[in-house]
Amino acid sequence: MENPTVEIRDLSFTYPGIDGHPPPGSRPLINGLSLSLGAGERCLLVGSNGAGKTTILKIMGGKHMVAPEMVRVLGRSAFHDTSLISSGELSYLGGEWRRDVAFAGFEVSIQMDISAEKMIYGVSGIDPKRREELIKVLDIDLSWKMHKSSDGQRRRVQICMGLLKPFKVLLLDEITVDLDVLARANLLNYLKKECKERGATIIYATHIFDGLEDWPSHIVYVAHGKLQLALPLEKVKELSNLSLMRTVESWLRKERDEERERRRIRKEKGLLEYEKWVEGSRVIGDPAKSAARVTNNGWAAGRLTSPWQGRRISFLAQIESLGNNACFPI
Ligand SMILES: Nc1ncnc2c1ncn2[C@@H]1O[C@H](COP(=O)(O)OP(=O)(O)OP(=O)(O)O)[C@@H](O)[C@H]1O
Repeated sequence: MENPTVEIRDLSFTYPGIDGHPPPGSRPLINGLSLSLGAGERCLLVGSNGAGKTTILKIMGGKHMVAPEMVRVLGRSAFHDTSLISSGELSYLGGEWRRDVAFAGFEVSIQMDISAEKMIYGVSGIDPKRREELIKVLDIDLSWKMHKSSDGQRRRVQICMGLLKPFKVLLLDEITVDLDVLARANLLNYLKKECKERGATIIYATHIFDGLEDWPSHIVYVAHGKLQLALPLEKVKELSNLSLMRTVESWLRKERDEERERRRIRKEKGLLEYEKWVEGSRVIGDPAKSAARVTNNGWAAGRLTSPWQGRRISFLAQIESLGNNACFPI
C-alpha cells in the first residue's frame, strides 16, 4: 500500500515485569502482528476478551514503548513523537475515562465541578463549525455539570473532546457502551462521514455489533495477540452469509473450542491444563525451568530494536487457504 496512515510491522510486545523487563519464560502477548491501513479506512478490531485489542490500540496510541519501526502512524512513532497526539492528528479514545479525559497532552479530570461548556469551549484553536456539529451530533447540553452528570453524559463530553481536533487517525477502544441507541447511531454516522469526506482512518475495538453491519470497511480479527484475519468487509460477506455479529461469533466459538481441545490434550498428557501467568504475561509450564528460553520480545526500556524483526506474519491455516489477497498489503 502506498503511504499507509497506519503501518504495523511484525509487532511483538510483552508487558514488562517489576524489573522493567519481560518476565522469565514469558511469551509475547502480541506476537508478529503486521497490518496496514490507508486513508478513509474504517477498521473494526474484533477478538475475544483478553485477545490483545486494547494493548494493540495503546501501542498505536504511543502509550507503550515499542521499537519505532514496528508501529508507524502517519509515518511517525506515537511513543517517540508526542506531537502526533498533542497536535490532534492522532486521537486515542478509551481507557480510564471515568477519571480523566486526555486532551492536548494533558489529563483533565472529567468528574470535577465544571460545566460541559467550560470543558468544550476551554480548548483553543478549534474550528467553531466543527465544535457546533459535534455538540449537535452528541446532543450535549452545555450546562451539564461533570460531577453531577450520568455516565452516558460524561462519556459524550469525553468523546466530543477527543474529536474536536480534525484527527487523521482515530483509535477507539469501546467507548460507546454508555451511549443510548440514538447517540451511538449518530456518532457512528459522523465517524463514517469523517472517513469518507476527510480521509480519516479509524480503528475501532468493540464487542457491540449493533449498527455496525455496514459501518467498517475492513475487519481485523486477533486471537492470543496474533493476527488471524484482516479483510475488507465485502470479502468477509463473501465468505460468510451470516450477519457480521454471527460471523464473528462463529470465529470466537471456533477459537474457544480449539482452546478447550488444547487444554484437554495437555491434561491428558499430564501437563498443566492452563498456562501460568507471571506479571501479567503468559508462561508455559514452570517459570523457573523456562527461564532458559527468555527472549526479549519487543519491549525493552531504552532499547529500540527487536530480535523479532524480520519474522513473517502467521495466520491460521483456514485463512492461509484464502491466499495472499485475504490480507491488507503489508
Ligand atoms: N498493564 C498490564 N500488565 C500486564 N498484563 C496486562 C496489562 N494490561 C493487559 N494485560 C493482559 O494482556 C492481555 C490482553 O489484554 P487486552 O486488554 O489488550 O485485551 P482485549 O482484547 O482488549 O480484551 P477485552 O475485550 O476484554 O477488553 C490480557 O491477558 C491482560 O491480562
